[in-house]
Amino acid sequence: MPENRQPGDGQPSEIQKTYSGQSEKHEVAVLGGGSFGTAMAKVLTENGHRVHFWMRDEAQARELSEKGTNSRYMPGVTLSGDLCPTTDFADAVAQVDTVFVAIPSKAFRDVIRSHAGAFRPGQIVVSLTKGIERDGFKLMSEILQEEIPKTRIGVLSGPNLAAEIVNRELTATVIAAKVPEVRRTVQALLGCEYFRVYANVDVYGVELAGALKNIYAIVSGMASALELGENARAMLMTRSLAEMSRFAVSLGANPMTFMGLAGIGDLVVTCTSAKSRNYRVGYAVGRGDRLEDAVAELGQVAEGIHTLLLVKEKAEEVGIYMPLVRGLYDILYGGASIKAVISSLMTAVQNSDVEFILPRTLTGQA
Ligand SMILES: NC(=O)C1=CN([C@@H]2O[C@H](COP(=O)(O)OP(=O)(O)OC[C@H]3O[C@@H](n4cnc5c(N)ncnc54)[C@H](OP(=O)(O)O)[C@@H]3O)[C@@H](O)[C@H]2O)C=CC1
Ligand SMILES: O=C(CO)COP(=O)(O)O
Repeated sequence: MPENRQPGDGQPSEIQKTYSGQSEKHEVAVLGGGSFGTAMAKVLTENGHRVHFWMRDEAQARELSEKGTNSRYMPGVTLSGDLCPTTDFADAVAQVDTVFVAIPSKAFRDVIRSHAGAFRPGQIVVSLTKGIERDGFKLMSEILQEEIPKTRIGVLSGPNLAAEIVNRELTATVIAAKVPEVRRTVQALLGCEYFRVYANVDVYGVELAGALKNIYAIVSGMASALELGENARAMLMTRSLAEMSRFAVSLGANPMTFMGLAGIGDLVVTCTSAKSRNYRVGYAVGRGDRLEDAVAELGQVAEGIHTLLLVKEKAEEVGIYMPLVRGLYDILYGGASIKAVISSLMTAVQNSDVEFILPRTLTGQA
């Protein structure tokens, strides 16, 4: 059987049998009342499902119940359909077969651990979070595996700007899970005329790609602020892809994942769009703002700032060459000037282009 096929693939699930534009109604939960939780709750209610939408803020839950709006994170957007906003975690999770988690990585384990007893064995739990935990360099699916091991775990990642999804702009994403039923269920729950869900079995690669691209979105935002030009943008994005896949493959990811939506797809959208919060932080720093001010002005999570620290440490530990990560780290945390970092990157040893085909250095000593 080819590597990407799993036993049971090709068999329609119970949900999928009824899905052709409109699936049967299901009860699902979305955890986290920020931009992405709101976007996913909107897709799910529009697909006809009852959505138990958990957030910690009473006032926000009340506003969603009364007006269908989340003015703090998604101004101008109204949710309708069968939406049940709540601050009662156990109540939200008890009634559903599938749970989507959109909690920033810094709070992810605490939230899941403190409510671990609310989950049922066999429940499907899908992380939407694109970050890494500091202790042990853990991805969110690994945290789920540790905290609620009896659930069936998946990861959703791809070029998915929440601000576009809420306007029903055409979007595709990737569900990665080892268990075929998890992939099929998520495809059936979320898939609709404006949202396509592709499947992958490389959970680690899909998840790591989503976290890593945030770093390069910051770099790209900085390059835009400095008006480095279109050639520079192409160079940065291509070398970012080389760097992130080199790192991920050394940790066990499948290199082909980086050719897909969760890899190049997400890298392109976040490196080119001012709708990306990571890009916006990079842009602000590039025009001269302090990092702290850029983050404060954003008022939302920009995961790449923390991911950068962890990836720089990990790359040094495992001996992976990551000049863009190193350069951004020096700028954001080491006080280096952007000009000096660019100069050192441009005058470094000239390596081979696609290192999976040729060794990294072509100068004879590789
Ligand atoms: N926005 C996007 O376009 C996309 C985001 N993602 C990923 O989704 C994840 C969530 O991001 P996003 O929704 O955009 O972030 P936002 O900054 O928009 O919102 C963060 C949300 O998390 C909540 N939160 C933070 N800490 C806790 C906690 N300890 N307990 C409960 N809730 C908490 C916040 O609640 P409160 O307001 O009460 O602080 C808020 O509702 C990130 O990893 C991001 O990378 C993935 C794809 C697209
Ligand atoms: O992951 C995203 C789009 O796919 C959102 O990126 P930001 O977190 O930078 O807004």
